[in-house]
Amino acid sequence: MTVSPPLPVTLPEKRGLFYGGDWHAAKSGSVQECVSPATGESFGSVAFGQPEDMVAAIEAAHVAFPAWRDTAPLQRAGYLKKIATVMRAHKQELALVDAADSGNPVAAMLKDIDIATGQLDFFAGLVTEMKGDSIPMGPDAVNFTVREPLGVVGRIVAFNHPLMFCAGKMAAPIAAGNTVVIKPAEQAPLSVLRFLELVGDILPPGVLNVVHGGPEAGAVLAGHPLVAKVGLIGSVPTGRAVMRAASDTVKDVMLELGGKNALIACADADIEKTARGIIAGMNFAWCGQSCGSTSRAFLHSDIHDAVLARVLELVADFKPGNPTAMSTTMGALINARQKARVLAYIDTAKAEGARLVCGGKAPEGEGMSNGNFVEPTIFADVTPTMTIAREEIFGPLLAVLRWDEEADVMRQANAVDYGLTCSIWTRDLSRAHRMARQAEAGFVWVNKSAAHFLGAPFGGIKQSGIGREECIGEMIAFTREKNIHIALD
Ligand SMILES: NC(=O)c1ccc[n+]([C@@H]2O[C@H](COP(=O)([O-])OP(=O)(O)OC[C@H]3O[C@@H](n4cnc5c(N)ncnc54)[C@H](O)[C@@H]3O)[C@@H](O)[C@H]2O)c1
Repeated sequence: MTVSPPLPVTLPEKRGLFYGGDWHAAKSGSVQECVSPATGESFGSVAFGQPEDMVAAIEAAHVAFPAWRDTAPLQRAGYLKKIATVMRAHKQELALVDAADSGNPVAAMLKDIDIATGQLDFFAGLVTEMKGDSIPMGPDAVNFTVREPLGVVGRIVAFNHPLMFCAGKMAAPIAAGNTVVIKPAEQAPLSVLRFLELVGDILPPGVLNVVHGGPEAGAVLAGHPLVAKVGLIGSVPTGRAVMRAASDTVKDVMLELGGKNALIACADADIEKTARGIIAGMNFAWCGQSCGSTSRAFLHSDIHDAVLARVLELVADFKPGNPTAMSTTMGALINARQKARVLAYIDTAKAEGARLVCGGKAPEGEGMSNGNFVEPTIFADVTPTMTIAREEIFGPLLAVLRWDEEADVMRQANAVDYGLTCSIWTRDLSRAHRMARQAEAGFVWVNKSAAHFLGAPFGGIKQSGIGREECIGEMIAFTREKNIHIALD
């Protein structure tokens, strides 16, 4: 394959916190340096919000709320569509900043822009679906419900899709008439800043506010009395912390948390399609850093060797490289800590007796030494009690397990506290339905993996979260129902 050169990146000039329609330095003067996960080069520093900055942003969102709530729904939709249009016009530029700062390949980040703009348009199209009901009361009264926005909504997001999570997750609450404060992930803030340079003045001041910062700033957002609801995309421990902080003011939460997802291939599954599904399900392009990654592949004994052999051929397409080159198929992990964590899991897997069949180390060669690169790694002969079969690694590490009895594999697949996704491969329709029903997961694919479908509810059960996103339910979840009873004379 021809390797293309890295493309030039337009970094944002504005490096502040964005709230109340304006840019601000952190009140304490706090800044954070941004470093390329792939090359180690510095991209300069950005303002790093502290609790007092978060409070100022929440107050700005609170001030802006009444006017935004009273803006006609179709007018609100118009603003969101305009943001999507500007994003599309700057698609490659935005994807390149995202790639440089997050380490994910630019080809994948281009798709992230498509997903985010799709979500903006989708929720813009749903504004008139914020409907109530009427309840029959006989001739002497009219009784009906209306749906109202909640007020200020906080959204705290993870680092793996920095811009997609910022632009996509503001759409539903803003469409519903809420004002929003976003706390992006501290690891990769630059694409969001460039996005705000481009679209920050489209919405009225205070409707969209973004405070870059760490867990302390996030904790303020979760606990503040002026925030009506908080959504988190993050890990299970952070989900627990956000729920605890939200409980002080009895606020609702929406939690999209981690996963240790199972892919189950039955004896009758198509070998080629299953192997491709396993590769797609691992999201190797962004180093497996995806909540939905099917990082446990349960292969039936009858097809185990054939599927694994094909997976090992296909995985060769993923070679770590500079994320800003269009030909790069796999990027770098977000930081050195995450790289060390993945390498430690590889050591643990070896020590516990798993058989390394691919990768297993940081790659060597030109351009590799300063980046957080790890080869796509696959272990076979993994058993359900091994650490890599139980813990979310959030890295390019696939555990392959063997099975014979359907009841056993379902029990093993369900034997984790997570319950986000599950992918089942079979040509038997009855078996597919049976296994899909038994899977303890909020999102189940049959003969498919990895894909999300706008309109189809995505979210977890068990400790993978609360709430459903990417569907009308996400917007409705940012509204509340009010009943009005009118007695007629
Ligand atoms: N279910 C999903 O849709 C989804 C999508 C992407 C990532 N994730 C999950 O996210 C995790 C990886 O991301 P991460 O390592 O950045 O997660 P993380 O939980 O460490 O951080 C996520 C966000 O929460 C903030 N945060 C951390 N502690 C906080 C606290 N006490 N109060 C408020 N905010 C706090 C962080 O600053 C960050 O913005 C994985 O577990 C992954 O599965 C889930």
